[in-house]
Amino acid sequence: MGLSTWLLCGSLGSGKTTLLKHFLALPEGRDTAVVVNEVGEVGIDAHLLHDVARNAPVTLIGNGCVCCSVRGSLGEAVERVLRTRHERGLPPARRLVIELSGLARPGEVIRELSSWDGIIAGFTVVATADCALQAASPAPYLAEPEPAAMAHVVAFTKPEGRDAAFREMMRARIHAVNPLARTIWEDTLPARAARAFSSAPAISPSVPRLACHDGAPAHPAIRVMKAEWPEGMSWSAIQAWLDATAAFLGSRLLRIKGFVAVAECDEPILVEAVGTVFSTPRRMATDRSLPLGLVLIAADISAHDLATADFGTTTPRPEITATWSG
Ligand SMILES: Nc1nc2c(ncn2[C@@H]2O[C@H](COP(=O)(O)OP(=O)(O)OP(=O)(O)O)[C@@H](O)[C@H]2O)c(=O)[nH]1
Repeated sequence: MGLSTWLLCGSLGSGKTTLLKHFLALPEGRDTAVVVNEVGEVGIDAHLLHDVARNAPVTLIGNGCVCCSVRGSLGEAVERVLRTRHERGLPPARRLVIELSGLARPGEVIRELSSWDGIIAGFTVVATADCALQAASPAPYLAEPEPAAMAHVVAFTKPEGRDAAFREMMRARIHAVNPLARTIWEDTLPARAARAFSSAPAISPSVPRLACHDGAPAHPAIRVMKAEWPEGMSWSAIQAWLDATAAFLGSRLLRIKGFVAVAECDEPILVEAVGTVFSTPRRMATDRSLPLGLVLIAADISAHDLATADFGTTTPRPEITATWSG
């Protein structure tokens, strides 16, 4: 069985290391291999984690962000941490957590490790969302939104002293940049950590709350859109559009998830991407009642500009609509 892998991201100082430290201290945190990517070479976070990881190794990739200046070293670091566990006589790791520097892009990490298919069972992106940072921000939308916009799971950190109204405001702000994310609000760090790294969310036909406006204004930079094709479109046409869109948007593409009905088979196909890195498309059980259409989250482009962008190809396009007003 492969290693379930969590990519832990979040803005600088948002509480990533603290969350992971509390997870490693839990019984269920045992059997976790940890790789930390820090921008500096000092390795402060790695040292903090060593303290709680008991005899388990924590590997540091320093001196840069894992997806640019230290490209190539991630695979080595994962190998090293697994090997060291073995050499120390520890049981094989059941999960891997990679704490990313504030600069790293989870999609690039998934790309880097994609050749490890068979060793790594699947990725879950967990983002920390700092309540203190939000409380201090005068803007009515999520500050530093990109980690949350790419995440499967968002854990609220530093929630002390915040009331239920603040919690709902935070949830609404997260959903305004990522209606796909599962949010975790727990008052204590152990409970928050346990939920953040609990079993990966199964790929489920959950219906994202599209076109619903639950209290937060649209984010000025992050757009949540829906792409829908007419019945009978071929998978190759849809795939060509996805490839062209990923190439066109580059790092502005944050997340895609949804179901498409295709001419070639009866079952809807699940399409999912973090950044520009797509998971293998999956046929869902024969259930035509799944909500069709892709949720596409991107930075710095409107639905209209994406719908009319010149990709330089004749690929058929879906209808693209903004799902949040503003
Ligand atoms: N009150 C409170 N403080 C927290 C919480 N989580 C983290 N902190 C504090 O926030 C500061 C930053 O936490 P870290 O865990 O180092 O944050 P980080 O995201 O790993 O930081 P970088 O790696 O520098 O980006 C530390 O002083 C923590 O003690 C929390 O839930 N509540």
